[in-house]
Amino acid sequence: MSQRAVVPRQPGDPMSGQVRRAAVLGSPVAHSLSPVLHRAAYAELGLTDWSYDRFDVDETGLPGFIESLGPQWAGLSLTMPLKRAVIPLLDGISATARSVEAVNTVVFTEDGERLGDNTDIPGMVAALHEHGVEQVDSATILGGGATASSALAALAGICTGEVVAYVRGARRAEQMREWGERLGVDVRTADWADAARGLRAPLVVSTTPAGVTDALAPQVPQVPGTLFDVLYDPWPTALAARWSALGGPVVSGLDLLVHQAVLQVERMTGRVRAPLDAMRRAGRTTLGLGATRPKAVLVGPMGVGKSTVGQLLAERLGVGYRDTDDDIVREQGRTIAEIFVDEGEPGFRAIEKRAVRRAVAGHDGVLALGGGAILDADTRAALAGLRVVHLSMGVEEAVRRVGLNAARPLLSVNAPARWQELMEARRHLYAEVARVVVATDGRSPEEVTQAVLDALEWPKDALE
Ligand SMILES: Nc1ncnc2c1ncn2[C@@H]1O[C@H](COP(=O)(O)OP(=O)(O)O)[C@@H](O)[C@H]1O
Ligand SMILES: O=C(O)C1=C[C@@H](OP(=O)(O)O)[C@@H](O)[C@H](O)C1
Ligand SMILES: [Mg+2]
Repeated sequence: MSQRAVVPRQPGDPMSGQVRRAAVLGSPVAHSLSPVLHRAAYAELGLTDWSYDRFDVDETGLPGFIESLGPQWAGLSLTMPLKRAVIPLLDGISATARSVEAVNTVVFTEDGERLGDNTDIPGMVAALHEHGVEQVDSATILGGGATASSALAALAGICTGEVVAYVRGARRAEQMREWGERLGVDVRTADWADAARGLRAPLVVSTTPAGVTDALAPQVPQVPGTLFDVLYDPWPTALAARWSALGGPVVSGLDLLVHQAVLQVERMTGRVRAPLDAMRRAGRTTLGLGATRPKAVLVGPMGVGKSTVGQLLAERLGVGYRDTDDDIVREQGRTIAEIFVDEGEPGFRAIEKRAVRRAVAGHDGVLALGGGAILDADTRAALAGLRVVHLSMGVEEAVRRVGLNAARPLLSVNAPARWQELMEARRHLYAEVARVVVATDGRSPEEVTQAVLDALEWPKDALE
């Protein structure tokens, strides 16, 4: 069998216009969320003649099942126990799938060839990127099964230093070291009994079955790095709940599931971009979870009261409060002023952009941004569709509130003139992202909070 790149089908190919089929195969498969995610994508993309089903098929039934598929079939998603069993039945396999000997995606080409690919690995990488994790200097993997080997493959492109895998038993440890060697990742194995120690890494990937990490929850460090917990039902796990409570970013198994499904839809349908948000919404609804998007986002100039009003608003709504400036200070272990001195404004903006992306993807309460966050075009794009409130004020009010303030380095010299200048440069950007403007001049923080509540329309389900 040849090693092949999986080239997505072209939308204008001779098959289009006919009913196209795809399905997830596995055993058991009843729990699979793939039908929900793929169907949500078809609906959003207007692929009305596409259908996506699930079939309970095990290793013995797989060859016969695949042989029986007609030319209307575009692709298959594979789950346990088929990811390896399918390999001998394929005409070609991608390098990624080959590297972990696991195929989760089969694409049928126009001439009937079956090509195997793996979207679990790039899906993990994409889910981590979405939460601002692009590179770490060390990482922990909890567990040593098949998901752990995928995690290792994903870490090959993200982790510049050592990966420590906490596993039970010598056999698993040996396997993980072998995978490490094969994937070119520096892996050390350690006994599961010491797993709490691994929680201090900047990135912790938990790949164990439900319940296994519960006992570790009380041992999450005070300043946690990022947790990637591959579980999603029930969600959150005890470990993920504790992690979030301490302010650490958490990437969930649903994030992974959605990202790997996005890549599958793109490969199977030939569409350039699958609708991530619609797919995630469908998945969350099926799992009985609300949307993890901020209920409201506050933008506006320095000193207008984003942080003050944000906290009050969160209290009124009974939801959590998050401030990207606080996230940055905690993550960096430096004040905003120190970051400006050390790295200049561009350095701060790069850090800020990641912080906003993480908070928008992972926080479902009220979010306050720093005044300059909207300078970044990607950040503005990430705010699309959210309830963004622009708090405004005039320069006299601004001078009263911030004056000369060491915590705001951009106002350290001639604050009123600087404030005015920044406002001129940014006014149109606040207007671009905001759904409503609330003037704060001469209003107390409580009055501003009430005005925000009045200005926003809250659908019935907004606070569920
Ligand atoms: N409506 C208001 N009226 C008077 N002072 C306010 C009001 N809102 C905030 N402040 C004060 O102004 C300063 C800046 O508020 P802050 O919430 O930090 O603004 P931002 O986060 O927008 O920079 C703080 O000292 C705060 O107590
Ligand atoms: O407007 C800006 O460029 C900045 C605003 C600050 O946040 P606040 O708006 O909360 O003061 C902080 O992020 C940094 O000092 C830069
Ligand atoms: Mg603030």
